[in-house]
Amino acid sequence: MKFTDELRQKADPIYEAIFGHPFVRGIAGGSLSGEQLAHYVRQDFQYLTVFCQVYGLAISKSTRREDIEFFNEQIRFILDSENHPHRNFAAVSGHSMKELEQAATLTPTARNYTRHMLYAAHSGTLGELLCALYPCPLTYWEIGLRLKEEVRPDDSHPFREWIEFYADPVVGDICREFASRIDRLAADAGAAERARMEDHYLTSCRMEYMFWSMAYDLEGWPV
Ligand SMILES: Cc1ncc(CN)c(N)n1
Repeated sequence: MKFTDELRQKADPIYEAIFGHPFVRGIAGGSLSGEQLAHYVRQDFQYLTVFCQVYGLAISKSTRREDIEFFNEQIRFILDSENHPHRNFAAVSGHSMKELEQAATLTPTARNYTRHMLYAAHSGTLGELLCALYPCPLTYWEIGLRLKEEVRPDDSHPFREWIEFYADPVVGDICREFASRIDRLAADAGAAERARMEDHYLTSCRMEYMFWSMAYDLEGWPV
């Protein structure tokens, strides 16, 4: 079995919890409050900024031109395309993107998740770094596919754009590009490095679940 298939299998209970998370159910049912949507976009805008920074670190660890090109394209994808789902949530929330893009204090969970990715990137190999990033596209691709199948959103669905964005085959292609790189790097890695790759991957899956909770519960700092 491929390394990435093993990872997906081990993380299956976390994926199932994500699919049943009240925020994800709220996307399906169109039942999220403006506050929850705005809180998500404020935090996610900053999360994706850090994601671009980590791609920069991935480039600095890459020796193959194809890898440098892929990471470079992914930075452009975040900057040029991934603002569409944010705009969808912002419009439904009644806030402008200008407002939601203002620097805001990272919540405990957003801080924890972004620091986890930065730690994996600074301390680890390219394989470790990619395993910390991979749940980001993969969980959203699977959420997109499931919601598209379940909801079959039409023009009247408030989150049609969000669901169709993440169910698009382009996102599936990105996931396959990640998987082929991770499998190649895992094949060359020793047991200790593979264990760190798995740990980073599972931690990011758990952080994905917690990011949805952060938005749903309007998480902030207690003091
Ligand atoms: C927290 C999080 N995870 C994943 C995605 C999808 N790239 C996102 N926008 N934000």
